[in-house]
Amino acid sequence: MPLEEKSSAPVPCAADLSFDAAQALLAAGAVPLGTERVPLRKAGRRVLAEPVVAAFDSPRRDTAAMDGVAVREADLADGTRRLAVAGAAYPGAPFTGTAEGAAVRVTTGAALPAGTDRVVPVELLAQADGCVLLPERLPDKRHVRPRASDFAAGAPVLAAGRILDPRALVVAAAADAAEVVVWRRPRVHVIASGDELVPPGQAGAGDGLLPDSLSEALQLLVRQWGGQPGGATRVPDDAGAITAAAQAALADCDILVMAGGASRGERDLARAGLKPMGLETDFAGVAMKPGKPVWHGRVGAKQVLGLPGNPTAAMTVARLFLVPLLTALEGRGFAAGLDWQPMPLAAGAEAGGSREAFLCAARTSGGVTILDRQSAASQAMLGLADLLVRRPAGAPALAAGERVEALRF
Ligand SMILES: Nc1nc2c(c(=O)[nH]1)N[C@H]1C(S)=C(S)[C@@H](COP(=O)(O)OP(=O)(O)OC[C@H]3O[C@@H](n4cnc5c(N)ncnc54)[C@H](O)[C@@H]3O)O[C@H]1N2
Ligand code: MOO
Repeated sequence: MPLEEKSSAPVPCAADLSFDAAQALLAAGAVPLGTERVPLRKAGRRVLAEPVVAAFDSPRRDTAAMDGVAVREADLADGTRRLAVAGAAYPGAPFTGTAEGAAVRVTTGAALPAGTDRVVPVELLAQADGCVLLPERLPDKRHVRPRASDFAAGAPVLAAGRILDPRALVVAAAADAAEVVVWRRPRVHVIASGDELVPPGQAGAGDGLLPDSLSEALQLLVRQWGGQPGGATRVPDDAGAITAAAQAALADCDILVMAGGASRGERDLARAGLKPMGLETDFAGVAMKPGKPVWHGRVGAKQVLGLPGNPTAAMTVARLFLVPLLTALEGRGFAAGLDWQPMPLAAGAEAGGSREAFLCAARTSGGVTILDRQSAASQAMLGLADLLVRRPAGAPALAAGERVEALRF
C-alpha cells in the first residue's frame, strides 16, 4: 500500500519544490531557542545571546610593555643618563614610592609608577653603584601600553552571535566575565527505521541484516555544529513502533531526525508513524539529487526532519537541511550553516541534469575533484568526500579551472 499524506493543506511535493524554496520554508520557521546564563568554564563553543561587556579598562593603568626601568622623560631632558634605582614594580605588586629623579625597575605588565612615562629595556642598561646608566640615544619607542588601549570599561568586547571559540574565551575572561548569556543548544534525537538495521558489528549474524551507519554519524554531525546529541533509537518498519519511539524522543528534544522510511515504499512509514502525534508537514519531496524524499514538519514547537535512508542521500540532506536548522536554532542564523564558496574545478564537470545536484567532492591541490560514481546509496564515497558541490538543474558543462559553488561537507 503506497503511502500518501492526507492533510487538509496541500503539501509541496518533489515535482514542484526547488531546493531554494525548501530552504526558505525551513528557514522561515527556524527561530533561536531561549537563552541561558552559564559560567564561563562551561561556555566553550556556545553562541553568545548577549554581548560580553568589559568590566574595567584593559590595561587598567599605563603599563610597562618591556622588562627594564621606568623613568620620567622630564628627568632626562637635560641629558641626565645616570639614575638611582628607587625600587621595583611587578604585575600585581605596584611601586608606591616616588619615582621623581629616579628609575624604578619594572617587569612587563607592571603598572607604571606614578609620574613615569617611559620604559627603557633592560638590554640597553648598564649598572653602576646601585644606579642605572641609560643609553645616550633613547629608543624611539616608549614601551608603554596606555590605560584602556586594549579595551575600555563598558565596551562590548564580543558581539552577540559570536561562537565562544578559544580566542573568544580569552576575550571573555579578560573582560572579567564570570558568566555569559548564551543561546540554548538544540537537542536532537535520531530515529533510524528499518527492519534490516542492527548496531555495527552485528550484521554478520544474518544475510538480511545491515549495519545502521547513520545513527552515530548524525549524532556527531549534531555535536560538530553546536547541537546536543539527545540519543538515537533504532526501530523496525512499523508505524506503531515509530509512534512510540517518536513520542518518547519528542518529550526530550528540539529537533527529531527521522532517518529512512521517507519515500514511497510500502514500508516507508516515517510520516505515518508521526501522524497520530499531530505532525504538520511543511514539505515532502524536493527537486534535488540525492535527497529527493527529504521532508520537514513540526509536532507542536518541535522540528521534525525526515532524511532518506540511503546513506549518502541522508548525509547530504543532513548537511544541507539539519546543519542550517541547528545554526538558526542556536542563534547564529540559518545562513551560517551554508557557507558556500566558489572554488575552481580540478577537472571538467558534466552538465547539470533535471534535478539540482549536490555532488560529493574532495579538495585537492589542483582544485575541487568531483568524485566518480556518485550514488545516493554509496557509503564508501563518504570516506573520500570533504566537500559538496552544487550543480543547478540544466547548468552547462564546465571545464577545469571554472568555478563551482562548494560547501564544507
Ligand atoms: N517508487 C519510488 N521509490 C523510491 C523513490 C521514489 O521516489 N519512488 N525514491 C528513491 C530515493 S531518491 C531514495 S533516496 C530512497 C530513500 O528512501 P527511504 O527514505 O524510504 O529509505 P529506506 O527505504 O528506508 O532505505 C533506503 C536504503 O537505505 C538503507 N538504510 C536506511 N537506513 C539506513 C541506516 N540507518 N544505515 C544504513 N543504511 C540504511 C536501507 O537499508 C535501504 O537500502 O528511496 C528510493 N525509492
Ligand atoms: O534522491 Mo535519492 O536521494 O536520489 O537517491
